[in-house]
Amino acid sequence: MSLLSVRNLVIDYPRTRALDGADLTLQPGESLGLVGESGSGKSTLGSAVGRLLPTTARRTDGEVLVAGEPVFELPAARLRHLRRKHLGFVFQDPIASLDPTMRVGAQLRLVLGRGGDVGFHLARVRLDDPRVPRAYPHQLSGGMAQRVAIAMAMATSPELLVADEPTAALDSQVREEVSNVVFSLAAEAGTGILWLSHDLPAVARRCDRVAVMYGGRVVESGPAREVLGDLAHPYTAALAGSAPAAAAHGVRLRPVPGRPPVLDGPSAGCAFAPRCPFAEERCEHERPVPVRVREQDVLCHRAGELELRVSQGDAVPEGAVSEGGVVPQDGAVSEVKA
Ligand SMILES: Nc1ncnc2c1ncn2[C@@H]1O[C@H](COP(=O)(O)OP(=O)(O)OP(=O)(O)O)[C@@H](O)[C@H]1O
Repeated sequence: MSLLSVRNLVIDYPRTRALDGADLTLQPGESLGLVGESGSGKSTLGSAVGRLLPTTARRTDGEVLVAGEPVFELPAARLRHLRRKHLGFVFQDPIASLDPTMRVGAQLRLVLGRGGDVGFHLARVRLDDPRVPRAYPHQLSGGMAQRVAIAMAMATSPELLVADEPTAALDSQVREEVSNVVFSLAAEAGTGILWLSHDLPAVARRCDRVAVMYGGRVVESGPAREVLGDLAHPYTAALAGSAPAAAAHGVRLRPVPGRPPVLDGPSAGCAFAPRCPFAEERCEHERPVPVRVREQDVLCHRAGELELRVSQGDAVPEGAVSEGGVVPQDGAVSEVKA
């Protein structure tokens, strides 16, 4: 049985459709990186896993199963039990996720219960300084506060940790250390990770599998090595071309041309079609269904037909980016052969 199964999930906020039929599975102990541009629906999906959506959000269709339990159907007591026993959450802003009025040790003790060893759990996230348990959250650096939040989320050895860009607000050195802590604790405890991020190469380096979101749907998922190594979806290729690792020294990063969609209802066709250099007429009108390409599940009418590549030579020289930051559609992505 999958640890997490998201099926055709549709979530609406007033005037905005955040998820437009998202599908995702995660197996026990597996790490899955969920990547996409801002607004693609990552946080909404991550919050939906624990039914932690804002009160203005409405589930219009679909379901979320955690360890086989239908999260949106559960009565309040069962939902609380599921969250406590099976799920852990870490968010981007650690200070906001800790109680500013309580010392760190006291907060951790609340999670651990009587007899819990605060020092042990802080040492596991490499916070050995004896002053830490007596500190208030605002007295800690961002990296230290995030380690405390991780210690709290991992204290019960959850089956699934949802990490919503936990390193985005940290500087690069600390980012690596905090990521190391999460992945090594999760490996020790056999915890599955759903890691939400903008950073495709970083996710591909750390996670077993990658899922790429666009316009509220997962447009490609598969083993990390394959998704980046054997490009199958034009959006994944565009995202890979816009990533820091793809840019040579002194060359400006190429943004994905055009703007991501803001949906107010179901997308009529492929949401990426207006930005896709390979779009055909049917892409505008027919919603793609998942097809298997090698080891990936891909939502693209032309999946399997395109062979895509991204090369450093395609990056845009300084000054070639237009005023709006949008590059004309000559594409960082190119087709090797049709
Ligand atoms: N509380 C809310 N009320 C109304 N609309 C919202 C709310 N939260 C998110 N949205 C909208 O839903 C869509 C998906 O947003 P979401 O935050 O899930 O995407 P994201 O990929 O996590 O973006 P980011 O990386 O910027 O956090 C966006 O269009 C966003 O503006």
